[in-house]
Amino acid sequence: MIFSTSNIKKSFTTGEVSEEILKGVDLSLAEGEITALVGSSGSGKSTLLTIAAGLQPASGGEIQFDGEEMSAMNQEQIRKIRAQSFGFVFQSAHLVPFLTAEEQLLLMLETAGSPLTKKQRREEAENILGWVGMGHRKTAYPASMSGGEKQRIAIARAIVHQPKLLFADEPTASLDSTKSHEVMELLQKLTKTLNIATLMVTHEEDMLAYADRVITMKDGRLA
Ligand SMILES: Nc1ncnc2c1ncn2[C@@H]1O[C@H](COP(=O)(O)OP(=O)(O)OP(=O)(O)O)[C@@H](O)[C@H]1O
Repeated sequence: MIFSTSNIKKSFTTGEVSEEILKGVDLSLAEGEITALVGSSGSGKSTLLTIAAGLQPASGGEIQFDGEEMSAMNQEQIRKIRAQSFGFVFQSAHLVPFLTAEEQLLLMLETAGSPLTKKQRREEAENILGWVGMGHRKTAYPASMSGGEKQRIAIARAIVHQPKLLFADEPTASLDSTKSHEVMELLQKLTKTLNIATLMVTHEEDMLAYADRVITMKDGRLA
């Protein structure tokens, strides 16, 4: 397993009341697999995803990534891993409005500290845009794209630096059924071809057909 958590706990304190949201979660993710995380609203899915992605600390437990103890790292080490080895897709694409499709990808390569030359980066961006079926729209701005196209660019941007883990939080929630299936087919293809470990939170039952594993969260625990 490229990624695993052991006994992850998370409590939030509001005023004098402390509530335990995650009550000891063991989650493992395998390369080339989509793991879907489902469960009722408030069960702790987003909290688990953001802790796994190093976006907020756990209150207890351990996180292992690629043979390293992530839970023992400082903020700067975690930031570096996140930039270089993790990719993110959200419900809405969050594209930068004043950048073209190609520039969105180039910015990500820069942020990830890509070792590629400028020319290689452009080639890589073009290559990935082709993969997601957006090669013909490389000079397009987000304002001229449909919702499905924007999400394709967001996915291209999430994987252009060849991450090992991909976190997808409700990636199809803003799309109609046809577009949702297209986006899931794309995520499945990329997960397999690039051997990425993908963790996806979803509320949509239809999308579970694309998952290799479905894990249900209930009251802060994995069922
Ligand atoms: N920063 C925070 N401070 C206090 N409580 C929080 C915080 N973040 C999350 N919670 C609480 O933790 C619980 C779980 O939230 P979380 O967003 O993880 O659930 P979820 O399963 O993703 O829900 P949904 O499906 O509605 O997105 C909720 O009761 C929420 O109010």
